[in-house]
Amino acid sequence: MSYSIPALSDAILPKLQHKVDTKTKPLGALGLLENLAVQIGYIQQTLTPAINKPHMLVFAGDHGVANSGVSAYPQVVTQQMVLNFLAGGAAINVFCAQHGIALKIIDAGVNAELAEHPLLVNAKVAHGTNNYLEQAAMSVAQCEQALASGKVQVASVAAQGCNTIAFGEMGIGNTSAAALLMHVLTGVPLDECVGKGTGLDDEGVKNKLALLQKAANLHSLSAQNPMEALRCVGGLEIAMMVGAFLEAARLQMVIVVDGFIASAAALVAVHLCPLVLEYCIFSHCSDEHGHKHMINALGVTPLLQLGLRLGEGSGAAVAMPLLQSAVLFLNKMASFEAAGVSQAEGN
Ligand SMILES: Cc1cc2ncn([C@H]3O[C@H](COP(=O)(O)O)[C@@H](O)[C@H]3O)c2cc1C
Ligand SMILES: O=C(O)c1cccnc1
Repeated sequence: MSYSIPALSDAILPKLQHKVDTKTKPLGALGLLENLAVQIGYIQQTLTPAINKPHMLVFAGDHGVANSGVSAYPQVVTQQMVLNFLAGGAAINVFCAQHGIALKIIDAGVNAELAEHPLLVNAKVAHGTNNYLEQAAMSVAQCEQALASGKVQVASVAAQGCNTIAFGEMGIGNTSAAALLMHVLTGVPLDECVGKGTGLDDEGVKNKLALLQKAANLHSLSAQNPMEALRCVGGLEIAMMVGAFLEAARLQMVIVVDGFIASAAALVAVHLCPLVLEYCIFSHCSDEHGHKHMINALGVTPLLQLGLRLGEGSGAAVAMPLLQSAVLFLNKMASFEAAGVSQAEGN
């Protein structure tokens, strides 16, 4: 399948690196901010990149498996937290407000009827997924609908002039879906993919692993068929995020990837179209056990390591000012030549 994602031209890379290297600082002294500036310039194919109207889309969906013993919290917390997002009381509200990030909450499949609200987009595909311990989480039609809807959400904010986007999620049980997708797509053993999520104890993690092993055995999953893996053990909010990643890359947007669950959605998108990875900036390494292995499998370097294990897009939101710093130093810092500062001997 073709996703019409533009292959970026490498021709600009040496020019961007030269611009970074001739700023008034020791070579490489701005560390990962330098890589970030180059990546943003590369995505936008310009020596003067900009972060315009950054948006955070939080996708919410319920999981049929949620009350089977895979999470420390009950399924109803998904809808309760969505109401908290709409009331402005969650971590993601606070960080988006702090950093001037426009926030939208997308109901991909919450198990409740939600009243209209200015922050809420009703894109409900179903009242949650089926329990993948018994059957596929989604029908083919549901999975396709979720993907298509994720694309629409991104296209609508891009049309408003947004060129930088982050995705968050809410869905009790979704570290389980993410762990299964990671296991299937990367081949990392399941016990390295499974973690405590919202806070299971050691016994709880063991039980979660045993349940997820059953799910992995029940379905015919392979890295060669990422869409089928997504349909069988994914979630509606994860499928919508996959569509969102594909569309954001197609529209040549800068994509900020949050923690374990958002990375699992990115992983599916990358398996569908490897070019997606070029557009992704990984905000942080989550404390969820599997995330460091997922980051390794993707071969990427996250910006932060703060011990976060929340989701919602919170890590991506706190990383957004780093993107601003990267483009600002590239655009505004003086070069050695302009400032009349002597370069290192031999340069
Ligand atoms: C109050 C609360 C707020 C949250 N915000 C995000 N998550 C996070 O926890 C869930 C995944 O963990 P698990 O797979 O263990 O259920 C997701 O909803 C995720 O976004 C939350 C979880 C809770 C309890
Ligand atoms: O890293 C995440 O996205 C995460 C970790 C634990 C629970 N919820 C989300």
